[in-house]
Amino acid sequence: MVPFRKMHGLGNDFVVLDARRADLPITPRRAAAIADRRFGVGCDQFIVLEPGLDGADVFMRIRNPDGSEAGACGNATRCIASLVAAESGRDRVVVRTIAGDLPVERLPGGLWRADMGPARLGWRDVPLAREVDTLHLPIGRDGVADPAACSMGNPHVTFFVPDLGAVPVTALGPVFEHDALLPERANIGFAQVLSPDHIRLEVWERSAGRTLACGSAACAAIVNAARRGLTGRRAAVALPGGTLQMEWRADGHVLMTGPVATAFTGMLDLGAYPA
Ligand SMILES: N[C@@H](CCC[C@H](N)C(=O)O)C(=O)O
Repeated sequence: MVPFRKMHGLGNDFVVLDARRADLPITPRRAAAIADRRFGVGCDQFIVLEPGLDGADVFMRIRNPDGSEAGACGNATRCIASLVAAESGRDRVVVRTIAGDLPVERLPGGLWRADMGPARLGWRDVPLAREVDTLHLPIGRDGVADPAACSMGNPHVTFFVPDLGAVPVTALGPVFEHDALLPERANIGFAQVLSPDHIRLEVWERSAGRTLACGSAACAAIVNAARRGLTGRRAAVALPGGTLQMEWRADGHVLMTGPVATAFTGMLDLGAYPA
């Protein structure tokens, strides 16, 4: 039996296990089984904390509900930073992921600001299957077309639409996620720009499907909207689960501010799940 914590950022939810002091027998298959909403605990991402070395306070390993590993998770970054900060009594911590080190700081009002690192804009960075202008991908269906792409340590494609309510997110999301131009698949954002500092966003996450919020997709939305000249470099991004404040800084780094929450804690019988 191991203790676990169920956390969420704006309803984007995580099972968090702590393997910092003792290794845990977590395989992709076991992570997927625990992430299952009917046969397991259920979550959008399965997070394992590992020791942070050489300047990082913690290493955060991110798995999707199919067991695949992801390079970034904005909402989990804030959640895990808040845990580590509470342990150490510090207001600033560094969360390491396979994609890089993410400094996070506590702000007043229960908010946390994560430096999600630089947006990467090259076609190989996303990655795309062939050389294409990442500002205009030749992907589209049913009038939803011409998205922009970037990497936030994980692949993102953002469609700009005039009326988000008219977009069949659940039907189009998986089609675009598996487009042949996206060899590692991608997280698919549908963004409606309400004003130069306000975006509405719905996300079909790679592997997890439609979620209530996706922090790295909000990063991609502000970056791609600003690149298109649709917004400035700061905007509120309103997701179904709540709002994130976003800034694409002049040095290319993306700052994301939002809340964290623990829903419950419990004990998990790892042996009840396939290895
Ligand atoms: N929910 C996350 C993103 C999770 C990873 C994603 N599904 C992927 O495969 O890249 C966020 O808040 O950023």
